[in-house]
Amino acid sequence: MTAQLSIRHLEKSFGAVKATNDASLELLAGELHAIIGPNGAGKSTLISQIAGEIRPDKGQILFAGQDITTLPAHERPRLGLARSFQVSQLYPEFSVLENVAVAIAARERRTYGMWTPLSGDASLLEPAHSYLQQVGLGRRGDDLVSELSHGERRQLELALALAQEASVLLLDEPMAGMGAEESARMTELLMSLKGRYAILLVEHDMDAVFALADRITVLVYGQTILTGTVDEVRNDPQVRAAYLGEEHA
Ligand SMILES: Nc1ncnc2c1ncn2[C@@H]1O[C@H](COP(=O)(O)OP(=O)(O)OP(=O)(O)O)[C@@H](O)[C@H]1O
Repeated sequence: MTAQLSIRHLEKSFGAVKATNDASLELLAGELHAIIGPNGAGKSTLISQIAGEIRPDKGQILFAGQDITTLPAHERPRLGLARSFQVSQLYPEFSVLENVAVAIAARERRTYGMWTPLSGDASLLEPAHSYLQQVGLGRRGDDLVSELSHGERRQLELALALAQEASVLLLDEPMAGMGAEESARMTELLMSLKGRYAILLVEHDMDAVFALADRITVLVYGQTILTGTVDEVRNDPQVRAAYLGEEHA
């Protein structure tokens, strides 16, 4: 099977710090693949290289067999590679529904000026509503983004990623800053997306990772030391020593 995404021996240094230092993994179609590792292991740097925001010093990134190592970040979503949006990219003064509509318009490269009301365009609003339903925000469409809780904003970010109609989703800590209830809701949500997308998930919440992942890659000091199933990773002595401790063993 051709991997949706192949990461081969990526290296990226910031001065003397080797943030990624021989990072390799394969993301297969439809799998949820988690990346775990201690703070500073290079997880975010790896995701940013895959998204095209950071250029690797060495190594290769292939998307469905095509070398995209040097492809600009803005051209990657069109191939089907979407990174979940950050909160700062939401428009707080727009409604929840309008935020998704804007993302769809951007994907379709439609131009909207201040004078073009999004609110009357059913060709944007109907699919936007459907994405909101998929992330459990179907009833919040008319609310302003500023009225959403932290967890709901993260759900909206996910809707924006879905609106890009990608086959591969890069999710960088979707549970960050969430309480137990919000994390459980996000876990359920990601579970409902499993199989429809290839998902690369960076997440510190080990309960969520163990519940969701088909496979896990462990990154330590920028290097991928192991890829395996949940059980293989949990029982690996090197991983236990490097990262997990005894609490999740
Ligand atoms: N722009 C940068 N300039 C300098 N050093 C950086 C930069 N980005 C990351 N680093 C360093 O690279 C290393 C890897 O950082 P990175 O944020 O990728 O790790 P991480 O695994 O995502 O960490 P965390 O789990 O804490 O989010 C760290 O030592 C970090 O300080």
